[in-house]
Amino acid sequence: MLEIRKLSVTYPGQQVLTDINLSVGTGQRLAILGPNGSGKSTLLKSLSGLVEYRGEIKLSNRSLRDFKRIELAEKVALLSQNTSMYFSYSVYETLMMGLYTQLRKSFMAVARAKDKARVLQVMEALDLENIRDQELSKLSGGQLQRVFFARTLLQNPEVILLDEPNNHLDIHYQLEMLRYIKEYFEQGKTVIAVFHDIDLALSFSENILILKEGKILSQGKAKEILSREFLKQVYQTDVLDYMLQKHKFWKGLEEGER
Ligand SMILES: Nc1ncnc2c1ncn2[C@@H]1O[C@H](COP(=O)(O)OP(=O)(O)OP(=O)(O)O)[C@@H](O)[C@H]1O
Repeated sequence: MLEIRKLSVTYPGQQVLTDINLSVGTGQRLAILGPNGSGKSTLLKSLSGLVEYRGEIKLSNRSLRDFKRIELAEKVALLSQNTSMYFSYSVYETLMMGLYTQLRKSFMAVARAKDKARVLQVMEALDLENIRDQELSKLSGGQLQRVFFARTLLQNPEVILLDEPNNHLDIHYQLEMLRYIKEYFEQGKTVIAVFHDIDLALSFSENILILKEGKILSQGKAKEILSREFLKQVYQTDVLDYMLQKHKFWKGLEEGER
C-alpha cells in the first residue's frame, strides 16, 4: 500500500504540488492525467524519492524517508523522460544494470544463468535482440523507450512508476506495452502511469486521477468522474467533440467507406 498525505513540493520560486492525498493499494493500477505543467512528473519523482517534499509518503506503512537509497530502488522503479545518462552503454549492458538490485540480493556478485535468461527473455519480448550490442546514443526514440521499459521490468520492483510510457512508440508497441503492464498487474505490482492520451489511459486503468495546477482536481473511476464539462475544464478544449470526430473516421473505415 502506497499512502500519500498532504504532499507538497516547491521548486525555487514555485509551488508545484499542494496538499496531495492519495492511497494506492498493492496490485492496483492508477492513471494520472492533466494538462502540461500540472505536476504529474513531479508527483512520480517524489514517489521515487527524487525530489524534496513536505508531508508524508508511506510504502507498506514505512516512511519513504526511512528507506536507504538502494533499498528504495529495490521497491520503486521510475521510467522517466530523462534518460540521457546511460547513452554510452549498449542495450545489453543497460538491461543487465536493471538486474543490479536483484543481483545484490544473491550471494554471488555476478549474473547467474537464470538472470541472464531473464534479460534474454525480456529482450525477445520487446524486440531488442537485434540491437543488443548497439550503443544507446545510436537508437531511435522508440527503441530507447523500449530499452528503458525493459530495464524497469527487470528491476522487478513492488511499485512501477511510468512517465508517459507510450512516448515515441508506434501503435504496435503501445499496445504491447499495455499488455506487458497488465501482466505486471496480475503479478500484484502497483503501477502508476502518467498519460497524455486519454484513450490509452482508459485502456490502462479505470482508476484515474486528474491533476491541475498542482492539485488533485478529481480522483476515482473514469466512468464516474469524466464528463464533457469536466474535460473542458481540465483541458480548456472540447475533448468530447474531438473524440467524436475521430470516431467518425474509424466508423467510416469499418463500414467500408474506404
Ligand atoms: N527541476 C525543476 N526545477 C524547477 N522547476 C521545475 C523543475 N521540474 C519541473 N519544474 C516546473 O514544475 C512544474 C510542473 O512540472 P512537471 O514536469 O511536474 O509537470 P507535468 O504535469 O509532468 O508536465 P508535462 O505534461 O508538460 O510533462 C512546471 O511549471 C515546471 O516548469
